Parts: sequence; structure tokens; C-alpha cells
Amino acid sequence: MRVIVHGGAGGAPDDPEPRQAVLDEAAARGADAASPLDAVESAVGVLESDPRFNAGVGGAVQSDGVVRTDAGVMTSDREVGAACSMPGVEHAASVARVVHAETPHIFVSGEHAVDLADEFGVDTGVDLRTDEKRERYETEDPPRGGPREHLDWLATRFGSGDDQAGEGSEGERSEGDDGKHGAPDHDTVGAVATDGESFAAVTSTGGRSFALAGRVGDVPQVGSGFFCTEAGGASATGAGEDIARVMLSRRAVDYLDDGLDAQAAADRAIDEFEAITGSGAGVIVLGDEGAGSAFNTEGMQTSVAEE
Ligand SMILES: NC(=O)C[C@H](N)C(=O)O
Repeated sequence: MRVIVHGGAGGAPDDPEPRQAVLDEAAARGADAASPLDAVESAVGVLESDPRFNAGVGGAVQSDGVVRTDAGVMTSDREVGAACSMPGVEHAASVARVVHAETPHIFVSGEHAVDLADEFGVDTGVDLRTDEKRERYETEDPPRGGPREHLDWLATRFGSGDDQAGEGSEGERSEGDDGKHGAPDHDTVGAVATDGESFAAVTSTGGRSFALAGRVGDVPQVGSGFFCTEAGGASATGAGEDIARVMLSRRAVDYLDDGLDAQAAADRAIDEFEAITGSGAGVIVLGDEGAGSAFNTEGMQTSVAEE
């Protein structure tokens, strides 16, 4: 099995070495798996359980103080499973896999996705907020009213580019901050795997900090946060609203289909993403001949493993 994983595109992390060690462990776990689908689920499962990453435990807090997780998975045969807006679900990728395997649908949301998780043995009711995230939210004078009050509150916070766990938000995005630098809440996780015959791709996230309660980004949207065909697979990370506008993962896999190698496909997709949106993102790509990755933010850590 060959596996590539990413730990999100955004600002340069304060602790790159321990994060890299977890990414290496995740990739190695995936490489040991029996199928590409097992590989991406188990690799991402390692990252969802580590609060350094914005997925599962340690996911971004929405405007009502709740962490809601999203994930999507796709295989070479174009079977898709996605689940979103799930409070208390650490392993969102496993719920996406349940949707993929057990339902005639491609996407299940909210409380019904949580019920589905419960029914198929994925843990629910998990406290996903770390102490750090809880304290940070409380110091941001959380909104109490309805959606309008929440929108007023997040207007000066969402996408501010300085909302990394452990750093205080200073409010508005500073002048000249285009979202490509200092946008460290982009530490979503993803994996793509192949056994030489077929591929699977998965992406899992807690979303973006200071988003409106119920907001869903690119991650569980097929073609945006993840995509997979017989040519290969891709997983994206970054400013989800902008990724969805250009369907970044689909774009990268299309270039594999056109005959580009994985690195060239990733580079071209990110170049186009930047030209169209001016925003920040990263993508990992795995094709027949190997893995590639590209990002236009300060950093995106990846790891590749093969068994
Ligand atoms: N952390 C991320 O990469 C954010 C994710 N793409 C989202 O918008 O939900």
C-alpha cells in the first residue's frame, strides 16, 4: 500500500517536529492496511485523535461554542460517502465510510449523521473541545442571540488569519493579509492511498474557527475537499469557501486523467486556485506513478509511506 497524508495548509506550525511524527505514524498505519479504504480511514483516524490537528478532538469551535466535524471519502469506482455538521463525533471519516458502505446515499448531515454513527458503532458524545479552545472561545465574548448576532460577532473574526489554537485572535484580518499567510486554522487532515489496483481518498475536519454555527465547508463536498477516480485521488485543505468555488480536488484529479503526474497535477491545481481566488490552500495527490503535493500557504506538512 502507498499512502500520502497531510496535516493541513496554513501558517507554519509552532511544533513541526511532533506534528510530523504523528503524520509519519498515520502514513505508516495506513500503509499497513488491507485495502485503500482501510488505509485512508486508519491513517486519518490517527490524526483525528490528536488535538494538534483541526479534525476530531481539537476541531475548530463554531459561533455557538460547539465543534462540529465533517468528512468525505471516495473510491476509484466513484462511490462516495460524506457526513457533516456532527457534534461529538471524533472519527468523522469513519461516519463518511458508513455512508459509503451502508447507505444508498452520498451525504448525511447533522443529528441524523450522528444517529447513523451511533447505529454503526462509531463513537458519539465525545468532548471534542480542548481546554485551549474552550478558554479561547470564552475570551472572545461569545454571542448569545440568534444568527444575526452570531454573524455580527464573526464578521471581525472569521478568516481573520490569526486564529490558530494557542494564539489569541486580534480581530480583523490585518491589511494585506490575503489568507495565504497566517491562516493557521487550515489544519484539516486527509489521506490518499493505493494498493496498485485502486485508490481511496478521504478528508476530515473541524471546519474553520469562528464560523457560523452549522457552517459546512469544502471538506465533505465531493470534488471540493476530496475526489477519486481510476486515475488517482486528491485531498484538499485551506479556505473551504474558496476551495469549493474551484472544486480543487476534482481539478487536481482531472489533471491526472489528462496524463500529468501527481506533482504536476497538484502544482497546476494550486496555481489555478490562487489565480482564481487569491486565497490559500493545499492539496495532496496520488496517481499511478506516485504522490505529489502543493500549497500556497506558509506551510503544509505531509508524509508518504509504502509497504
Ligand atoms: N482546516 C481546513 O482546511 C478548513 C477546511 N477546508 C474548511 O473550510 O472547513
